[in-house]
Amino acid sequence: MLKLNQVSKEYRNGQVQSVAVNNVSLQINRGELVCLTGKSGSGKSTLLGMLGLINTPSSGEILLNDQHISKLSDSELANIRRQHIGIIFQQFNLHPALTALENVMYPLYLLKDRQAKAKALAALADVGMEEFAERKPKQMSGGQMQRVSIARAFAKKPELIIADEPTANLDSENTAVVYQLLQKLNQDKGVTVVIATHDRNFSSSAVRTLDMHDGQLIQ
Ligand SMILES: Nc1ncnc2c1ncn2[C@@H]1O[C@H](COP(=O)(O)OP(=O)(O)OP(=O)(O)O)[C@@H](O)[C@H]1O
Repeated sequence: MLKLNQVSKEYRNGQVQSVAVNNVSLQINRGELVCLTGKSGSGKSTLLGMLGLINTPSSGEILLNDQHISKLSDSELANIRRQHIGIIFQQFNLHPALTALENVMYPLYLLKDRQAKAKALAALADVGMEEFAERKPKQMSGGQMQRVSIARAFAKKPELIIADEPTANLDSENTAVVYQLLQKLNQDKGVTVVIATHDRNFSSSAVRTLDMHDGQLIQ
């Protein structure tokens, strides 16, 4: 589904140039559950951003379903992200003024989906949060917010979910719940899931672990 050929990403701050991802080649197959591990600063978020078509590489090529993404315009890329990619953030990134239900409906609303409400309610039920539909983020715990953000990422039935340190702000109990939910989405619904995590407990039970060091994958 996703193929990276010799992909690098460099950042330049004034005169200083740093290589965050260095010549990575990688294939992610449909239905895989992939864990990206590595020390802070090793390049996980940058690589994840490129897999989610948020960052563009400085060099190399990325193919999504055999399509070269460098040939697509920004609006075509945005359309692909909107329809096919769900993103889960470390800080949840729920809109504070919207209820849980409205937050989950929002991506469906952008897709002009007429069944946005029914689909959002179903997604909230999938993560055990239907009773919290009318709550705003500040009325929920971190674990509850992350469950809502998983529902938001999943409600549109994306092909790919990427999660950047989704449990970094959670205790061990909620960490386990979040991992179970992501595994369930992968196993029961066939969504391809790529997670950046420091948590080696989860990485060992995942189907495939990729270790990063200094911008490169350690084989
Ligand atoms: N926007 C940016 N501008 C300049 N340098 C950046 C930028 N984003 C990341 N970097 C640098 O790229 C390298 C990789 O960063 P990245 O965030 O991808 O690592 P990470 O493994 O996800 O780290 P963490 O686990 O701490 O989130 C780091 O050296 C970082 O300082």
